[in-house]
Amino acid sequence: MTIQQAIQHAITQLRTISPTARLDAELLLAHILGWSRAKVVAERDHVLTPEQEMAFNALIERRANREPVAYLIGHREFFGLDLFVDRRVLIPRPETELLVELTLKEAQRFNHTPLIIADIGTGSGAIAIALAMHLPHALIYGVDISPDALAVAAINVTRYRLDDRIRLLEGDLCTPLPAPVDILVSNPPYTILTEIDEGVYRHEPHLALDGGSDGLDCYRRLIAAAPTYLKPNGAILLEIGSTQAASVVHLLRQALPMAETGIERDLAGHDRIVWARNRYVIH
Ligand SMILES: C[S@@+](CC[C@H](N)C(=O)[O-])C[C@H]1O[C@@H](n2cnc3c(N)ncnc32)[C@H](O)[C@@H]1O
Repeated sequence: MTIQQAIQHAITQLRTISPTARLDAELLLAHILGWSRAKVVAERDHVLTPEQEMAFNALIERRANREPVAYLIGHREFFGLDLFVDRRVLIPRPETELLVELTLKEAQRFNHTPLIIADIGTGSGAIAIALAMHLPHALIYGVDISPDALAVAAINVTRYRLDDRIRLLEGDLCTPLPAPVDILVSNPPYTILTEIDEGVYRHEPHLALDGGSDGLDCYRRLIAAAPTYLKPNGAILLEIGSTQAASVVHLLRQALPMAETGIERDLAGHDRIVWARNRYVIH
């Protein structure tokens, strides 16, 4: 069987479960062959060995069962980084790149060293690592309640040689932080489990997704803790579900009444990030 035939066959099997059936098939075949996706696309007449065909079919079967491509190939691109992922962590989403971008902008306000940032619910370490790569003067705490997730984050932190600037801490939200920080950033669990996509529900960790009956459980506790864990001129940036902006801004205004607050939209035009910037100044 040629690459072209194998891809065509896979598309037929994946069409009903994936809007990106061709891309999925190309990525899975690239993984099997140890090639780039570009090479797979270019060498359509290359003939697969029976072993390669079998391995490819096995992956297509798992993908047809809605297993995410990133788990099947063991990595995912995020903010220009190549991150190791497996079932222990949420797969980093493109929307979360906006949270990184806005946090990098916010970081420009600070000119002391080290700039201290906490990524609450770090998962694969995606946000913490992206920030550390662009902020050489920052010390970043990556907190997660899941030891399994922290084991994945540790692999990625080491892969990018950031062990000296990212400290991974196990515990509930801000409680493991040793002192208040300049910037709190978080993409907490914010979905209502009964409302999510079947593939996500079946394969990604519920601890990373479950925001309680209205999706806001983590925001309530995290924002209530912000006055304690944020420095007087610090900022908090949070990823949200597209319908949650007003509720989360309300929580921020209650907890940080002097703070400036704002809502930012993603490329699809959905509310995606809310932020608050403390305006207290110590004299
Ligand atoms: C939506 S995922 C975000 C993962 C990663 N930051 C990203 O953006 O791809 C939420 C993460 O929060 C962690 N988490 C859930 N409840 C937590 C809690 N109470 N304290 C700390 N981390 C928590 C989960 O284990 C999961 O890794």
